[in-house]
Amino acid sequence: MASVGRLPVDSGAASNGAPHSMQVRGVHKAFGDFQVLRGMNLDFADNAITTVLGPSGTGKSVLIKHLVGLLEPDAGEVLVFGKDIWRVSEQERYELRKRFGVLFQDGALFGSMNLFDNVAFPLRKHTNLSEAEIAEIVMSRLIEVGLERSLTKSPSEISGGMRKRAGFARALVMNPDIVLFDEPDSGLDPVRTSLLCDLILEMHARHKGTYLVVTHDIRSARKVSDYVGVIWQGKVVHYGEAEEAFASEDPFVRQFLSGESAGPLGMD
Ligand SMILES: Nc1ncnc2c1ncn2[C@@H]1O[C@H](COP(=O)(O)OP(=O)(O)OP(=O)(O)O)[C@@H](O)[C@H]1O
Repeated sequence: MASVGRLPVDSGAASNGAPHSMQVRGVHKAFGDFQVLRGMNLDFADNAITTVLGPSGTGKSVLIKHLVGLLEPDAGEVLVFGKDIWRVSEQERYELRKRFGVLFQDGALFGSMNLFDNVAFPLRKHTNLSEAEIAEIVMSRLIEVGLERSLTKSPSEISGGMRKRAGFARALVMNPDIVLFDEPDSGLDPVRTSLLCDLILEMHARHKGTYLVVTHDIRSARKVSDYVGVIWQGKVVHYGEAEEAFASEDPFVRQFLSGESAGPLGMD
């Protein structure tokens, strides 16, 4: 069993006394007999980029679904700004969800809408802004991700990298406090992955907020992370500053972060 790095759970409040933006406390989740999350604990660093790495099938996407309230834990708590999202009213959970932006693997764009309408969708659904105000916001987000000349294109007419950037523009359109990225680099070549990482850094520097990037890609993690969490068999086995994680002497963390085949991590 891999050893535990710096323990990821603290008093529950940031240094200024405000509740942390996201915390998972003792979260268990099973599908049938298969236990995916097995007592997961993690206090995400506020206003920083945390990367969560872990082998395939270890529960990274399941973690994201818990954070946005798409899955309910069998046990444990998911706290968003100090509120347990399953112990608040439906209305309050809905309000908390609006503080998230999520970039799903393929951008999760609506195939029947052009890029402008895709990015405008959350504003039309959740706000009373006028079409002129919406257009101003949407255009500024599309410019930021370099897609202002493709606004009338449909998702099927653009590349995978452009779809991710459009998904990113949509994730940011409501000015979220928290942005979650589910394997933003999947399906991208190394150059486009690197460009997307630059964009993540640039957007974080501009808009601030708590970012969580779930990935397998160690190079992306090295590039964007302030903090790194490593999960294995449904638990956080290491959490700490990126520099410290990449210098870790722990055999599991070292094997995973260096991508070596020799070490405690096997095929099962
Ligand atoms: N709704 C579901 N019903 C049944 N099993 C599920 C469900 N969602 C996830 N699982 C299972 O939970 C395990 C963890 O899945 P998850 O997608 O979180 O892995 P992951 O760490 O994101 O993997 P990868 O890096 O390969 O995407 C997998 O074995 C998956 O098959």
